[in-house]
Amino acid sequence: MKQMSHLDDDGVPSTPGKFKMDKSPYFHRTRWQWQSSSLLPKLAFWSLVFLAFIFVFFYRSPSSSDPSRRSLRTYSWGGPAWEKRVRSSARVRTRRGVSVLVTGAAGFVGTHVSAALKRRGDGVLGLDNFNDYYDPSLKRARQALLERSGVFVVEGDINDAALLKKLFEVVPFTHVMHLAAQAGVRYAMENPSSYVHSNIAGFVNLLEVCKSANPQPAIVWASSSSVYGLNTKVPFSEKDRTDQPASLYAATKKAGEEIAHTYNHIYGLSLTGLRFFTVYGPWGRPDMAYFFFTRDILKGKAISVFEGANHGTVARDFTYIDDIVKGCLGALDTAEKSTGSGGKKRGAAQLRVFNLGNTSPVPVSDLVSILERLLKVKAKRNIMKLPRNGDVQFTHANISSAQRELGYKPTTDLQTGLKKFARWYLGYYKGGKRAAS
Ligand SMILES: O=C(O)[C@H]1O[C@H](OP(=O)(O)OP(=O)(O)OC[C@H]2O[C@@H](n3ccc(=O)[nH]c3=O)[C@H](O)[C@@H]2O)[C@H](O)[C@@H](O)[C@@H]1O
Repeated sequence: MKQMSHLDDDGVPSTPGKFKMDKSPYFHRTRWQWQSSSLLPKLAFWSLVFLAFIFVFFYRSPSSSDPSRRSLRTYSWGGPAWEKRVRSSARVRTRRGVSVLVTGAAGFVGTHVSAALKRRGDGVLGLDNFNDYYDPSLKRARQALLERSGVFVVEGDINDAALLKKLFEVVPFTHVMHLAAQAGVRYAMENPSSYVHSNIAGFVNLLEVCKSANPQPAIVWASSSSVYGLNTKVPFSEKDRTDQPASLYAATKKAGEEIAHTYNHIYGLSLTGLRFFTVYGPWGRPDMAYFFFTRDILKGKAISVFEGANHGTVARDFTYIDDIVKGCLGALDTAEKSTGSGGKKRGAAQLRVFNLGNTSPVPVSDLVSILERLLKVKAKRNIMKLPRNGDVQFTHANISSAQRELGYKPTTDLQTGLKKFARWYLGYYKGGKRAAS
């Protein structure tokens, strides 16, 4: 298994793509009987006002308050040239290689995993809806990086059953690496339905298509350390209770684990859930603290550093992206085949869940001190009591199960990993040419 660290320093130009929008399905033409021709200008005027209203309402309103807006977007796919690209991207180039559909391929983890798979000769096809939860130009830049290494990222949504079916018709994927999700713990209070839409409805839609595929793929997917919720027993082991989620995000990931059980039980799908612990690194997510702390420290803007009751430490088991990639590849490589075919179970199938963490929690205040040293700028810290926003005070992974079964062994400490992140960040946003939003 090769290490994936080649994305670290790549300063890739942003290539904003074009969203292809079909005509709004909400607009139906109606036939009118004209009483008099003088009505025409009035009607034209009010039609324009109506259309402007529709446009402003559906396309300009912030997505944070209207998750359905995202599903209004339609994507163009299909046709011989498109199918050729799909086939070529998914073509296996080594004797023992696998063909993997990676959902969320333009996301942080998705990009790194896709590049690593491609590098070792596996067939990889990406899928991503390029939504605007965070700056889509960063997703486009990641896409450009993948395209250069031969990975085609299809633009589409995991809720689009017709698209997923088409993909399985064109390529008999052996594996699905399912990383598409609505991420972020705190945002769930702002936009709860986007979590249900992606993490529950989207996951079920994907599983429905996978269970009917022939052959059925083995599925590895991203759960989250947040499922441990209010659990206080540390380090967190897969055997610990996960029935007290502290955020809706955590609840949807936990629901995903239960849904995985169902599809494994009924249809014989091979399913492996990976509980990621606060993954960070180059090409990371701007909604995560280490990323926006970096941006704000460089701008001289104050940052809010949370602490627990009675000045209690808030800490995370921060895990570096290259370690996570190795865990993902280990999970794919050890995944057994699904046992069903054409929607029918033929025998018991593998069902697994693993912690992928770093096993050494670091206080958030230490994270800030490391960033100060790396950026050579003093942070303006606002120490705040941990808000009641879904955040838990502490995470710490027990990884013995992943170690034993996946050969997972993280090797990057926070200082080393943040150094790589800072180098990438400064290169990517150099001279303020790109706005770090
Ligand atoms: O491990 C996980 O399961 C989760 O890790 C992260 O969630 P989180 O650990 O909350 O990561 P951040 O949002 O980057 O927060 C890191 C730490 O900084 C703290 N924080 C965050 C924001 C802020 O303004 N100030 C602050 O002190 C948080 O309380 C937390 O302790 C990801 O955002 C989730 O998608 C992922 O599932």
